[in-house]
Order: sequence, then structure tokens, then C-alpha cells
Amino acid sequence: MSIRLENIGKHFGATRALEPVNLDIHEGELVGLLGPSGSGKTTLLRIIAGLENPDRAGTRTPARILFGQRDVTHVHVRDRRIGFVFQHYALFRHMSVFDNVAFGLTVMPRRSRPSRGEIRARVFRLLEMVKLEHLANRYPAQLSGGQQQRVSLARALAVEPDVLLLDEPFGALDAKVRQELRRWLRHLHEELNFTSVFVTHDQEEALELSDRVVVMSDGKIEQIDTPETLYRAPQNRFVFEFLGDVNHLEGQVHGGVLTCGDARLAVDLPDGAEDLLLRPHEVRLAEQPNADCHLPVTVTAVSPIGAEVRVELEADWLAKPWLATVRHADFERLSLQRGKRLFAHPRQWHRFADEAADLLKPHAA
Ligand SMILES: Nc1ncnc2c1ncn2[C@@H]1O[C@H](COP(=O)(O)OP(=O)(O)OP(=O)(O)O)[C@@H](O)[C@H]1O
Repeated sequence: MSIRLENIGKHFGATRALEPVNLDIHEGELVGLLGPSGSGKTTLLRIIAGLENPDRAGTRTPARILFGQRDVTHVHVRDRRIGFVFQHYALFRHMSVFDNVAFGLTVMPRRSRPSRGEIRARVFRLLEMVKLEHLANRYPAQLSGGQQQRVSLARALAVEPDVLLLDEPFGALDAKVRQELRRWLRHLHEELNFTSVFVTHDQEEALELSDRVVVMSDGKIEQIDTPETLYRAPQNRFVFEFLGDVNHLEGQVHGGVLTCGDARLAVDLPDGAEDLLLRPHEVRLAEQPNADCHLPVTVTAVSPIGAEVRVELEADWLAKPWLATVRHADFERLSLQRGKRLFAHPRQWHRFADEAADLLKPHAA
């Protein structure tokens, strides 16, 4: 089921939670709404659900919500055929896992309600999918947080919703369980191909799970793209900064050289103030400066965890420490340790002409 949002805005009294936005979600797509706290993600999700009404816009451009061809703008939440999973959408504590998952089916009007045998078969099929069939008789209190969220998901899918909405579904779980559940949701989605929209403020979660990510800030959509395009071609500074760690190199350009204290970098830019941005993997470390680049730094922390080594760098010319990620081989070759003095060499850098848009292509340095 595709979803189309036209001119959907929202005010709460004088607070503008959402500027009028347009959004097309394709059938079978898994779309993440990503943004900092207060950016309007939950408001947008609640409007899709029918838990909140969009502002009534002028008659020429009315707000509309379509599920496929069906205009659901004025359809009550209970008739929108939606499944929900919320961070704290507690299961019914006095009901077994089986009864929780069966709940939505057992309360259907008699004429559309499946028979008891069909309900049983469907619940067990779902429990198998979420790998909990052996716990059907347990009560929620006897399950881990991750298992409870899997039951919530099975419960949401039981009524075969047209659209599945998830609001920070893994927000309350610890990092490892979160990651497991993400992979598992991705697989389930591929298997069942439902259309779903989920809210998160976790970049990694959005990039790993989504077919496309909607990046939001301050009630506006900043960019809608696949994770890869978002990361490689952010449309503005906000998206670039929000999607990963960023190092700043601020200074004055004069005659093709950017200077900042005793730091210097040759750049092909007109004279004036600049703020260049670098991702941690774009910072190379070396024992020596060169003719084009003199960026002296001191190592202040090293964490050789995982596939790469994270190195924190400080310098008098830096307002905020830099973060570099280097390979283990370089870590050993440079004998990196606290207090070591080195030189940073940007592999490439990025620059946004202003807050509005305008990505200038990344520059190899
Ligand atoms: N019921 C409400 N009454 C008044 N203001 C609200 C209400 N709901 C949301 N807001 C305001 O609307 C803005 C957007 O809130 P929303 O919850 O959609 O953001 P969010 O991106 O989901 O944030 P978070 O990640 O913190 O949940 C915020 O400024 C918030 O304070």
C-alpha cells in the first residue's frame, strides 16, 4: 500500500510542529523519519496514523492523506488499517503471548472475524516468524525487552495492516539487542513486504534499516533519499552534520591558502572566511607536514576498538577536538599514543556555501 501526503502541516496552538510537507512512500517501502528531538517526526507519524489531524490549509491546497487510491484524510484511526509498534506500547500484562498476538483478531466484528482455528494458525505463524513460538504461553513479565518488542510487532502484524507504523520501536533496548532486532525487522520486512514508516533519532538505525530516509529538522523535511545518497551527497550542512561525526576547519582564505593560527592548508577558494568539513575517515595522519598542508595536532585519546582505531586530536588552532579513524596498520606504524605530535592531512573536505542548500562537490585535498 503506497502512502501519499500532500500539504501536511501542524500547529499546536502557536507552536508550529510541522511545516506543510509532501511525501510519497511507495508500496512495500521501509521509510525512516530521522531528526533531532522536536523536529516533528512523531507528529508526522501520528498524522499518518490518524491520531492527530493536520492543519486545515487554504482551500486551494487542502491537506490530503492517501493510502493507495483511498483518501483517508478524514478516516478514523481505527478504520485506517494500521499496525502500531511504540517504544512503550506495553503488552497486556494479564494476557499470555498468544492472547496478546491474537487480541486484534478476537475483537474484530463477528462478520470479519476469522474462526478460532484460523486465529490460532495465524498467531502461530506470526510467532514462528518472530521466533517466539516456544514462548506462546508465557506472560509479558517473563520476557526480555527485545522479546516483548517482537511480540508487539507480531501483534501489530496479526490484523494484516495496510501500513505498519513504528515509533522509536527499539529506543528502550540496549545497543546489542537493538542491532539484532534491526536486522531481524529488515528480514521480516523483506519477507512480508509491508509498507512501513518508523521514527528514530538514531542515524545508524535509520541508515541501516531504511530503503529511504526522510531527514527532518525544525518541522521541515531537509532531504529524502536512500541511505547511500544521503551519506554521499547531502543537500545541505544540516544533513551532512546530522549523519555522522564532523570535524571543522575554520579559517581565513587569502591567496589560495586557508590559515587558522599556525595551521595552513592550500585551497582553491576565493578570499574570505571558510568553514571546511571533514569526516573522521577523511583525516590522514602523518609524521610530517608538506608544502600544501601544515596542520599540527596532538593525540589526546586512542581507542583501538573494532575494525578501525578512533583517534582524538587537539591543537591550539582547533576550537573543538577532531576525530580521526585510522586503520590498525597505521596505528602501529605511527605508534599512536596520547601526547604524540603529528600532522593531519585532509584526504578531502566538504563545504556548504550557505545554510540553504548548495552542495559544492567534495574536494580532494
Ligand atoms: N500535543 C502537543 N502539544 C503541543 N506541542 C506539541 C505537541 N506535540 C508535539 N508538540 C511540539 O511539536 C514539535 C514537534 O514535536 P514532535 O514530537 O513531533 O518531535 P519529534 O521529532 O518526534 O521529537 P522527539 O524525538 O523528541 O520525540 C515540538 O516542538 C513539540 O514540543
